[in-house]
Amino acid sequence: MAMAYLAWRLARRSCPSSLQVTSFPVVQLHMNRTAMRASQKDFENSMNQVKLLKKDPGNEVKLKLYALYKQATEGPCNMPKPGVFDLINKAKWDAWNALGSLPKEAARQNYVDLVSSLSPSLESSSQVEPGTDRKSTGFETLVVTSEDGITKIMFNRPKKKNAINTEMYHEIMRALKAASKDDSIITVLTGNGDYYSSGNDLTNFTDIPPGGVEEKAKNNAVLLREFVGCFIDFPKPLIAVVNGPAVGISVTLLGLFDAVYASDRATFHTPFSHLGQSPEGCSSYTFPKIMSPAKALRISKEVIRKREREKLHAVNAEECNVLQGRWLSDECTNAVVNFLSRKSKL
Ligand SMILES: CCCCCCCCCC/C=C\CC(=O)SCCNC(=O)CCNC(=O)[C@H](O)C(C)(C)COP(=O)(O)OP(=O)(O)OC[C@H]1O[C@@H](n2cnc3c(N)ncnc32)[C@H](O)[C@@H]1OP(=O)(O)O
Repeated sequence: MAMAYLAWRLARRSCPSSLQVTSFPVVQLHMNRTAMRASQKDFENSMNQVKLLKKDPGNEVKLKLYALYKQATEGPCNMPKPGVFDLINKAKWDAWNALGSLPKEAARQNYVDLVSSLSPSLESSSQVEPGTDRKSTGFETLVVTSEDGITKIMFNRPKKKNAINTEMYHEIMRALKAASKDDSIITVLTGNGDYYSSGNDLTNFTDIPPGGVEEKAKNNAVLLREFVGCFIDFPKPLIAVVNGPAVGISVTLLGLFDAVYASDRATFHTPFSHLGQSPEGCSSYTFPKIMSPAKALRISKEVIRKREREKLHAVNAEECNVLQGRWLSDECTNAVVNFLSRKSKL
């Protein structure tokens, strides 16, 4: 796996630095070029929608809106921190400062998403207008929107660097199944905040059922296999917009995507040996093999994937079996305990 990663890094290095497609179908993309962001007009519309809200959204949301507005218009907070007794300005400063180095474009998009989540009446009326945004509700860990033939699935646990917890695994599967049947042409995965995703949420390994760690490892392997299976079988072109660092399973899965756009903040890290684990996401097969251009048309994809599907499912099953054993190993247990007790990071 380290070899595949190295090969990919080398392939990247030999390409020109701006917009590029490499053998690991990564397109290097500067954030101001991405089609994924809200336009200035969307942002202004959202500001107007806020004024039309019939219900007070509450202080927490208002602070979030304030912070995103400031970040979108002025960038990261560099104001002096208000005194402890200046409660209101301090709360505003804290909210803005908490956004850290979130890029203006992402703040603008988050502002638009937040306002649209507050405006169900405006949202439902927009469903009939072509070209306007449709947002799926019922997700705790994702923001799912559909606009102009593109369904966007955005990981939405920015405070946890979009680590994928159990709920998010299930929601991603649900969102992919819905996207495979909706009227969109392509599906895009991206992350909210400064990370694309920090990979598997390591607390997934801590909640041990009555059957003990063996049962936990077995259950996880079943879930992982089903989860990766959804990517293998996804019928439409699947695009990743890697907005920031990507770790672990969020990287390994990229081999099953049809194209990967990487912002200039994106990094890719697969810490298998550090965590005492082994490859997943079919990466033991896709990474060494993928060094050919991506073909993203749906019909081509069907022809190409048909030949590969059986093989990919077999690889997925084998990876899950091996991982099930790795999760019971001392190396893996120690690595997780070290992270959770803050002795170690990546
Ligand atoms: C039924 C259950 C289903 C389970 C299915 C199992 C399937 C397994 C799939 C395959 C297994 C593994 C593949 C992988 O993905 S391995 C990769 C795992 N990820 C990591 O090792 C990254 C760990 N995180 C870090 O090293 C650092 O957090 C960071 C990403 C480098 C960021 O560092 P930072 O200093 O900028 O930020 P930090 O303060 O550490 O993080 C902010 C908060 O986010 C929490 N957090 C970040 N990443 C994770 C994570 N992967 N798991 C859990 N929590 C994470 C971090 O703890 C902070 O939280 P808090 O503010 O302290 O509460």
